[in-house]
Amino acid sequence: MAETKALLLLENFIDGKFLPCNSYIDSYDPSTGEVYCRVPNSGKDEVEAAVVAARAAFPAWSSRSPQERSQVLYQLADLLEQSLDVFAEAESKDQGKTITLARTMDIPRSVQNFRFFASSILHQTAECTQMEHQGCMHYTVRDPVGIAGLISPWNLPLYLLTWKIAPAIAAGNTVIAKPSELTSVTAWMMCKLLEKAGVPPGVVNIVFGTGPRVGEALVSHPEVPVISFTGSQPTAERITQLSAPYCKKLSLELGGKNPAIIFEDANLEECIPTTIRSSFANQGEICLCTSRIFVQKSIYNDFLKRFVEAARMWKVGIPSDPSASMGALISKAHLEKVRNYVKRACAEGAQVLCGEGVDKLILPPRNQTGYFMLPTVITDIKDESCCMKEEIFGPVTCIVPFDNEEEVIQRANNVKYGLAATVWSSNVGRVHRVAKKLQSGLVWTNCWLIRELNLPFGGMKSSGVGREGAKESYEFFTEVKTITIKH
Ligand SMILES: NC(=O)C1=CN([C@@H]2O[C@H](COP(=O)(O)OP(=O)(O)OC[C@H]3O[C@@H](n4cnc5c(N)ncnc54)[C@H](O)[C@@H]3O)[C@@H](O)[C@H]2O)C=CC1
Ligand SMILES: N/C(=C\C=C\C(=O)O)C(=O)O
Repeated sequence: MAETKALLLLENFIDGKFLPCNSYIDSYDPSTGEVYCRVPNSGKDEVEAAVVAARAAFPAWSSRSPQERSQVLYQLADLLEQSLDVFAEAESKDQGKTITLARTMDIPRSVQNFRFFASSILHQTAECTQMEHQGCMHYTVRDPVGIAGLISPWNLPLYLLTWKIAPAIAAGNTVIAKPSELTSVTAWMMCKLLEKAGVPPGVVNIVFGTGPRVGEALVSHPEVPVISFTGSQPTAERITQLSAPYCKKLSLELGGKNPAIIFEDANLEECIPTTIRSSFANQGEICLCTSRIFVQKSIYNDFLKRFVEAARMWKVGIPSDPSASMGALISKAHLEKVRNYVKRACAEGAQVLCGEGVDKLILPPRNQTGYFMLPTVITDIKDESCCMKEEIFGPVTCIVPFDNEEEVIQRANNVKYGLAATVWSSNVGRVHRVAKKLQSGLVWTNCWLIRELNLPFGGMKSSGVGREGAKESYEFFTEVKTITIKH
């Protein structure tokens, strides 16, 4: 007889209590394609209950001192860190990424998010100016906005959710969070730590479900004046429309079509492994991942050969395999979408040098129904191709040659997105010049994804509106008032 395993059943977390829901959505293990969990399919009623709880909790929480709130965040960070391995395994099973990546990146960064904002809230200062000739002084005060709506995606589930929860509650807001319906498990696990950390009921509410049901109810709720969203550009457009009648504060962190620009004087020993990582880390499912590599003509052939060799070494394996660099993509639909981009590139006459359709993917029998794909390198592709213009969000990168600095800047900027870029050169003057001219919220030179959480994070053009960081998130989650004293 076939063995049937009980499914993991998640519940909403509202007013400090776990509450069942009337209906549920199946959630899949991307490494097998099997349903293993059921996520509440919440809607307006659950959002309303969360608003009632968040409203009731706001006066007491916002009146606490920054020091008191900071202590709670530190406590939460410690509790999360104590359960790092359990969270890493859960994140990997839910998302498809390797356990190694979840253990070394996602969960440590989630811990760091709480610690970082626990500290930074203690160091925010107000402004003050004087007008002696008018006998006046002016100063600013900041207050939490109220109930914050936080909507996060599936690629870095706990990492990006905590990057929003931590600054929002540190500043004294109460929150209603909606994680992606595809990856809800670690958010639900975190709820179990809140009481012990000292987070009062109603301060953090998590309502699980889909974008059209929960997301839209949250965005169009008149008592939720501030929305922080990370995800796709079409969803950001919808959020902007729905929140427009209420003039809500919006922070939108969206996709990218990130270039890597590699000059002939680049140190390829460092550039190649880092650009492999920037192209394929987390299955290429990070908004900061490189997907267009511009290489100066004189080193193009050498670079291509070495890059393809390195891509073939980037092992795809089951998420628990410690030697695997890459696990499974998030869903069957997403895998199809990414594969289709490769097909479209081939139809346009581009060449696939390795990966999809070229190399064989070897997986254990149980994982052959999982959503795996090999790192894929495309070349001989035009700048106008959809693979060079649209966000693929998978393990696919395109490599093209360029002649000179001016040309490559123009081509790198020739997309609707402007999130992240990398520049590789040992000429410091060139690095500065190119970085300055790129239309990109973030430029990493001779490195990738070294994060300084204090400084602004976010994109320009269709990559977003607003920035996140110590000062930026504090300003976003507070309202400022200017007071003038005549003396
Ligand atoms: N950080 C990023 O840049 C991300 C980019 N993407 C891009 O978006 C593509 C599609 O992925 P999706 O999962 O569909 O992204 P999405 O933007 O639809 O999902 C992100 C979050 O928004 C919620 N959401 C969806 N529709 C909503 C609505 N109408 N109102 C309020 N909330 C809503 C989702 O439930 C999820 O929590 C990916 O292939 C990728 O290109 C996806 C995730 C993250
Ligand atoms: N927003 C995303 C990544 C952020 C990374 C970071 O803050 O370090 C994304 O992939 O959507």
